[in-house]
Amino acid sequence: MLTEQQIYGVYVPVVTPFSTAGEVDLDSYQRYVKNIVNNSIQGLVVNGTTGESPTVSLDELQLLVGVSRELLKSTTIPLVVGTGTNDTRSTVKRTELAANLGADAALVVVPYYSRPSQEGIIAHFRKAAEVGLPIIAYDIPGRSGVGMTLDTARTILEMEHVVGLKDCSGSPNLVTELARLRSKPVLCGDDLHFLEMLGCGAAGGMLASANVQTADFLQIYHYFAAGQQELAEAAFEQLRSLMTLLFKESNPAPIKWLLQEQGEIASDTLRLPLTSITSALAEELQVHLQQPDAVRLTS
Ligand SMILES: O=C(O)C1=N[C@H](C(=O)O)C[C@H](O)C1
Repeated sequence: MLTEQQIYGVYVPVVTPFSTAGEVDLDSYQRYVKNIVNNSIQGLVVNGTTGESPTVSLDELQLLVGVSRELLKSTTIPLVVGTGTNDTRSTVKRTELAANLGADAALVVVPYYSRPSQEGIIAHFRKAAEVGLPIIAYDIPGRSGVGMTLDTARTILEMEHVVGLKDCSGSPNLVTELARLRSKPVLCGDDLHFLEMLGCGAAGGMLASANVQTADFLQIYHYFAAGQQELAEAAFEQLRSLMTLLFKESNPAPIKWLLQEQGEIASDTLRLPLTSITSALAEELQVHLQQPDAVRLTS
């Protein structure tokens, strides 16, 4: 079970590889996740936004969690499972399933599409927390359509079993205030602001970009934690152009393209309504890849 003290460093939200026919490609998943966990990451996140959670069925989730648990068995890396949907009942059901399958924590997003009130958001998290599995609350207003106010975030973080927050609010305000109030730990989910958010009090990041150059993202965190700000900045700048390309079109399409290009997964297939990247972005990524040392993969 994930504790607050384990929320720091770099958590990697992995993709869900699909075959060209659109089925979960477990061979690719196992091969690629094995490479990711060969790095000393602080957490593995299955079925997050990057894992295309809105299109993953309950049966598929069960499969992915079972395989991931197996892949992590000889490590101490915590397994976090995305269980949040825009329906409280299905979120509770998925969180119970994750708990029964041995997940260490659930990642629960602010319900999207329905645009609930702050009261509704709080009630949603209360129900999810009642399952008893540690919960990382996930604020991403750009995707959910609504976000948490500071008061809401504080109320949710005070709940028993809620162990931390993933902040994709696009602003340093929440993390700065929560750090000042010595609230529970916050992971930055906004890759291009990772270093800035660490400076504002984030304990680490949950970063889709860390699917590639995992070791370099870990290095940035370690430099920062050791007070080596200049080295952290230099290392971060090295990754800026890659991160910019990875978020030029909807995550996880560019990351899937790159993982496929590097032979980590067999296909960059996404489930509709997501589609593969445009040929213009593919060209830009190709140019990027041609630079010496452009993309080192997972280790
Ligand atoms: O899957 C995730 O977790 C992440 N999702 C964010 C998004 O897609 O908007 C980005 C972040 O890097 C991690």
